[in-house]
Amino acid sequence: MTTETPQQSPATRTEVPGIQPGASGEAQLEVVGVDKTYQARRGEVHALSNVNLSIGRGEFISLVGRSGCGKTTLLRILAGLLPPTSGTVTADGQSIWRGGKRNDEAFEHFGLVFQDANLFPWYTVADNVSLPLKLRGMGKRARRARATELCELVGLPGFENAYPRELSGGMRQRAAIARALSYDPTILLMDEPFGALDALTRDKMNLELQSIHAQAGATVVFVTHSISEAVFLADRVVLLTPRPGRIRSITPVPLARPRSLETETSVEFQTIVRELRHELDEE
Ligand SMILES: Nc1ncnc2c1ncn2[C@@H]1O[C@H](COP(=O)(O)OP(=O)(O)OP(=O)(O)O)[C@@H](O)[C@H]1O
Repeated sequence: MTTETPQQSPATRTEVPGIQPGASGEAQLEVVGVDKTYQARRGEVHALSNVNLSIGRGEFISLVGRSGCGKTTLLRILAGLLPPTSGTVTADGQSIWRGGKRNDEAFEHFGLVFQDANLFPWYTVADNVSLPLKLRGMGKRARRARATELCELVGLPGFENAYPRELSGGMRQRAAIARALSYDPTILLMDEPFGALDALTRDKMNLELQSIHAQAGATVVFVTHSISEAVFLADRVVLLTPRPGRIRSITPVPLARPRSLETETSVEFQTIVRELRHELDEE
């Protein structure tokens, strides 16, 4: 299998495993020939095979695929939480793994959000949101001002002094997103951030994430089990196929922005969702 990335229009859907179109504009994240094998007690698990992906600055990428196809593994490699067995990942031209060791410098501009909001229960929302700023040495007043601004941005105005136990699941995820945005990341990695929310809250969070993405301008890689959520949010949907995890296809989503819930009733939206579901069913 080749690791070359041919020149193709980003509007072209590709179905050749391991070959993806260059992202529109300048590439910010480059994944080249990434392989991951876990050494498990039951033997080796080949989780990812020859993954190649070029993600443009400010682009929104959704990663979808069946359970166990390697979505989280890929995201954790991008996040610097897991070294690849082979291959390279670069962010803004800097290699994020060097000889199996994480290059901390490359991660200064990364924000992470997981399914569990992971807020500290003994801290207020403002303190949780501004914790990364405290760790970076920012003074209390500036932190407080930034936390207030971020609570506004993610739809939590007035909740700065609340504790996590006083928030709903959706509100806790908003606080987690605010925390991830606190130091202006240029790359936001999200692993099923809305997976535990009910359908209505999830719709609302998708609309909000879309507007946060538009305002913050960060590049986003978003893992989800939901094809419609993936299509609603993304500029391109990357479909992974399991055993071992490989890119099966990359689908551009040329729907106008901002998207609303009505977008989901459009023929274009439904056609993309149907085709992706069909591909999943074929596996
Ligand atoms: N720490 C680990 N040790 C051994 N095998 C692992 C480990 N983590 C993941 N795997 C295996 O690697 C493969 C990919 O797992 P991964 O969690 O990346 O998939 P996923 O697509 O995110 O799944 P899901 O949608 O269920 O979250 C699976 O076969 C899984 O069992």
